[in-house]
Amino acid sequence: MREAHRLVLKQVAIGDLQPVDLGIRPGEIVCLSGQSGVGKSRLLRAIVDLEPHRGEVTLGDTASEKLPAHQWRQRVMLVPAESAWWEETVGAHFPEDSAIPEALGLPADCMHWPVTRLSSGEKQRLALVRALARDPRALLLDEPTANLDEETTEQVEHWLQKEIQDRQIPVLWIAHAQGQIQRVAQRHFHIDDGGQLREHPL
Ligand SMILES: Nc1ncnc2c1ncn2[C@@H]1O[C@H](COP(=O)(O)OP(=O)(O)OP(=O)(O)O)[C@@H](O)[C@H]1O
Repeated sequence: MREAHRLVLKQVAIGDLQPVDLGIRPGEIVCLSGQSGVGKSRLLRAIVDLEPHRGEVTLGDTASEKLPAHQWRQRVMLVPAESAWWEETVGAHFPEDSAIPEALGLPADCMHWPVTRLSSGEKQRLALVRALARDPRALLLDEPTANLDEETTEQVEHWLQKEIQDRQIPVLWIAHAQGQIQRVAQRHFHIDDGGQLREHPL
């Protein structure tokens, strides 16, 4: 198996957030919560160098500034709350002739569907499946089940947990629902109104 690495944030600061120190182990899911607008999404964007920030992010021995941005984002992959689609059809997001990923939960002919046909929940699943198909070494998930019903949410959680375990990738997962945090997280951090990250017991 490929060597797995810790994702480490050292004094990462952006906007009104107090500098964040956090290490996430291979295969570990750390959930992040906090009021709307407190800076959760910006922190994820800073980790993948989409926004200027202070501090340092490393994956194993590799610091983000040592790699060209596109290579860093290939290794440390952000799945934003709303994804951009650079291909017209569902199938065009995957290598040619690849099987329909089961986790999509869509019928056999979905590979020919235009992405615009998908519901918001289906698009969200496609974004997750597409990200995993690109073999990330760490994952940043911004409310990955926000558009899904309860039953589908739990299916997607199970699938993600298994993939994360099998691949031994560190994951930072923005979640609001306490139930989801209890189900998926090994640790939970909350950003308080003062922009301070604090660990909450599970
Ligand atoms: N490039 C930017 N420059 C300055 N402020 C920004 C920038 N991008 C976002 N903001 C502001 O930073 C704050 C935090 O935004 P962010 O999207 O990180 O919130 P969030 O905690 O993820 O909220 P939500 O739970 O609603 O998604 C918001 O007030 C937002 O308007």
